[in-house]
Amino acid sequence: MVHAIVAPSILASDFANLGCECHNVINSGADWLHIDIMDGHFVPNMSLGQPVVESLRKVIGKYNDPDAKLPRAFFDCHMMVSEPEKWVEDFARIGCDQFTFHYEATKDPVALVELIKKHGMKAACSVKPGTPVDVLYDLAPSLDMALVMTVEPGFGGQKFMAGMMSKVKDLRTRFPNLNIQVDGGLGKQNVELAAEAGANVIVAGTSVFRAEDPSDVIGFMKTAVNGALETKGLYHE
Ligand SMILES: O=C(CO)[C@H](O)[C@H](O)COP(=O)(O)O
Ligand SMILES: [Fe+2]
Repeated sequence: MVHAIVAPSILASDFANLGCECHNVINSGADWLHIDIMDGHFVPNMSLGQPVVESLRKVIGKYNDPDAKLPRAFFDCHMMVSEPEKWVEDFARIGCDQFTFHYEATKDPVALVELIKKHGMKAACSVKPGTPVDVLYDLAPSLDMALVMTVEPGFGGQKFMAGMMSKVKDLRTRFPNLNIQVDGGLGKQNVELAAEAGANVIVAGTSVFRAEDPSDVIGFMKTAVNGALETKGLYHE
């Protein structure tokens, strides 16, 4: 059983004011922070690395720490990197809660999931638009989340690929209790499509960080997702 989770992608934030920007979206209802890590090799762009995530963790409490005096959030790290195995230990140490690797970036996804879990993080696997979703069937029972990319990874602000919704539908039918994330080009105008297909974790960069009222966008997305889950009999807080 699953519920709506909105994960603003900090790629669309003002990096000069990153801590304040993150506090603002958390106070506006964001559950997770989606942190895009790009190495300039797996994708043709670079974003940020461990020092930034580590600094952010110092001003954002752990999602499961009831004593945290700071705004709290789950750190959802989307690793758009070659050789993701190399970064598991570092990201666990600096306070990443979930490590999402790309299926296309590793030779041994089963061993990688084990390694991520051994380091105390949740494990997720992502597929690029050109990768068929059936590569995830065997892995899914050991995953905490599957990510269906709705843009080519590498840049924020791209157009949502509605054609990816068949992958989401397929996964939701096979794995009713799995967190299924969609990432790229999502906003109020298309979140219902993703929700109807069965996505419950919505990444939203531009549409949240550049909104006049982020709480309105986040609230709209949660209502759309929870409504669709209720219709399917899958909603659970
Ligand atoms: O992984 C990503 C790009 O590779 C980003 O998470 C994604 O693009 C989100 O940004 P936006 O909502 O602006 O499209
Ligand atoms: Fe992402």
